[in-house]
Amino acid sequence: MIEFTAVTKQFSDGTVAVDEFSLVIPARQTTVLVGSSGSGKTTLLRMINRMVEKTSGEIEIDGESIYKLNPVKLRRSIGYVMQNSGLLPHRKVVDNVATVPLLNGVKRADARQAALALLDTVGLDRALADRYPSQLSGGQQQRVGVARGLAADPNILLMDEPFGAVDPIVRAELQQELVRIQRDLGKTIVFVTHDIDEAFLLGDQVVLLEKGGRIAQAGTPAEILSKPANDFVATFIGADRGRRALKVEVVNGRNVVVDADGRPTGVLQS
Ligand SMILES: Nc1ncnc2c1ncn2[C@@H]1O[C@H](COP(=O)(O)OP(=O)(O)OP(=O)(O)O)[C@@H](O)[C@H]1O
Repeated sequence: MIEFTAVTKQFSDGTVAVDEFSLVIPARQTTVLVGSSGSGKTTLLRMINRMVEKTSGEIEIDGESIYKLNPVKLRRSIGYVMQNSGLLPHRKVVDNVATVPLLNGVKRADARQAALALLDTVGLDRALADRYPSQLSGGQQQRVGVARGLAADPNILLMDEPFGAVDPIVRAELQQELVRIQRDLGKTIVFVTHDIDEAFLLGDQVVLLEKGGRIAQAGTPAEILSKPANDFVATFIGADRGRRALKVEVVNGRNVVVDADGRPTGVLQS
């Protein structure tokens, strides 16, 4: 479990990116931080592994303040996946995946074997292990990024818009892979996106943020869909649009579900 209590981050130029933010992030679930650009998502994520230092407040992991831990050790114990994979261009795929285990003192041959197994986990052919990142597609690079994030077998995986830069079809594939990986591994995942559909697909807990990391609403997708807390949330999730506002029409004695524009999307099963 990760717990933020009244956390504020003010950058040196005076920008208050996060203002008195409090949240419990349960273990072994996926929590998605979603909000528009500049709402403080990345800042919040990076405070968990101390890539960004707080100005005030407290962050605890399993009841222990992260400020009592060695920052380098903390960072290496938490997986981190970013939008443009962040792979080292001059290192082969397998070496990119093995980077943190090697830093943690794992023997080279063991780290390589573990890295190859992780390529299986993320759905990549082992034949790609000796390629360089530039010889992979964007989607493959992101899979390597996920494998690298998992390499130290962290309890916590931080993911910052990891699928933001790939095309919609590959993105949908990567999302499904993440759902499967999470089902198998049960990590505590904190996932940042500005895409509400992605948030509802992946999140056990979805946290909608306004400027300054202000929580507009936090809950399960069903809770948020069924009861948007305010107009901001309703607009953000598109509560009255498309397939968020379904209606039933009886056709041939069956309940046909139509979207807000009257387009049929399916049939209710009894
Ligand atoms: N190093 C910095 N110095 C000053 N201001 C910063 C710094 N990093 C971020 N900010 C500001 O803090 C606010 C929150 O930024 P942050 O990157 O956390 O938002 P975000 O929700 O992740 O946005 P995006 O979706 O565009 O990545 C923004 O106003 C941003 O300009």
